[in-house]
Amino acid sequence: MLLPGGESSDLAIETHDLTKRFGRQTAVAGIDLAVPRGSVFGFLGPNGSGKTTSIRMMLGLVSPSSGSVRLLGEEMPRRLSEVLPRVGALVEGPAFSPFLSGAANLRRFDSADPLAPPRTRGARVEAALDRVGLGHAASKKVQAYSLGMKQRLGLANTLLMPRELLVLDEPTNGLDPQGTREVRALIRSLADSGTTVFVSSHLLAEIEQICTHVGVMSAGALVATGTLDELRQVGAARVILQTPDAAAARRVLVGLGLALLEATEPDHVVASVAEGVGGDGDGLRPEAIVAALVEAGVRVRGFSVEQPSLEDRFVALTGEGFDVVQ
Ligand SMILES: Nc1ncnc2c1ncn2[C@@H]1O[C@H](COP(=O)(O)OP(=O)(O)OP(=O)(O)O)[C@@H](O)[C@H]1O
Repeated sequence: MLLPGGESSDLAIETHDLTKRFGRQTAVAGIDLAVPRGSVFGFLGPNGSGKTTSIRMMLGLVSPSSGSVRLLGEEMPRRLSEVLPRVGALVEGPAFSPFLSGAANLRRFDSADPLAPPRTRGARVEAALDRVGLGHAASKKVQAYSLGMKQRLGLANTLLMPRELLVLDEPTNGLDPQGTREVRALIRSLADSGTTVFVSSHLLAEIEQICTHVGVMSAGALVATGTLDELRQVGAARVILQTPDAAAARRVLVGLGLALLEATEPDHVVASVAEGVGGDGDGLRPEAIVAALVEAGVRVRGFSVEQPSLEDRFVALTGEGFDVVQ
């Protein structure tokens, strides 16, 4: 479906050249994001790479220095009041009153929503608390909540009403492993019910486990974006060959266009190939490499192809390691 502006409405979030400068610092440098409806989109990047600033611009919490945002097909911030009721957002934790219980806090937020029917408020609050595993702490004052419980209360707040899009900034921050697993399961179940989820994280493992799509931020720029599978396929695979004829093997591999890498064993030859090894596409197939070696009289004792891991890929893109343990 095409909107009047000619934009496709199958994107839940769309940004063009979105930029934010703070004084002389560029926090977000012209990002073009396309978040398909129905996706779980992981917005991955090290701390300080510009994720929160991007999210704040998307939600109209801070104005861009330049560029544009469309949320659920609507131009932001011009259509803010129409769009925001369809979006649940968890950004830097909502301002809960510490002296009220979790349930009372949610009732307050719910009563501020003009679309939320007052008659069903109690049931709505109870269901949202149950969904994030806080049913037992509903009547406890928020000042007695742990950081993880406050984070879950923030999530419950986004779930009070059905939403087409959820925007979650580091939703597992402060959660213990059990809480983290529960939030992941919750995100999956929301996605199964058709909600688009945009979730930021600095944890690769988190994104890998729950997301269908990913955008990688580094120093304010969007350095890669696509489905998880697309990102996995990009990058140089390594061919590892064991042979007593290393010199001849090197000549064959170079002749096939592979780049030689340092090998740790004397009878090993290691080379990288930009794309296509191991795939069924037009790229160089492993059997073609082995055939060329054999034809040249190289005795092949061992042969393997290693695809780069997603972690290798992200480290190459951002120049930083990610915390992959969770
Ligand atoms: N209000 C502000 N004034 C000045 N600089 C800011 C402001 N907000 C963010 N920045 C800077 O912009 C850069 C990007 O910050 P941002 O919070 O968007 O990154 P992030 O990827 O969300 O990281 P984190 O996970 O640590 O919040 C940082 O260098 C930060 O110091």
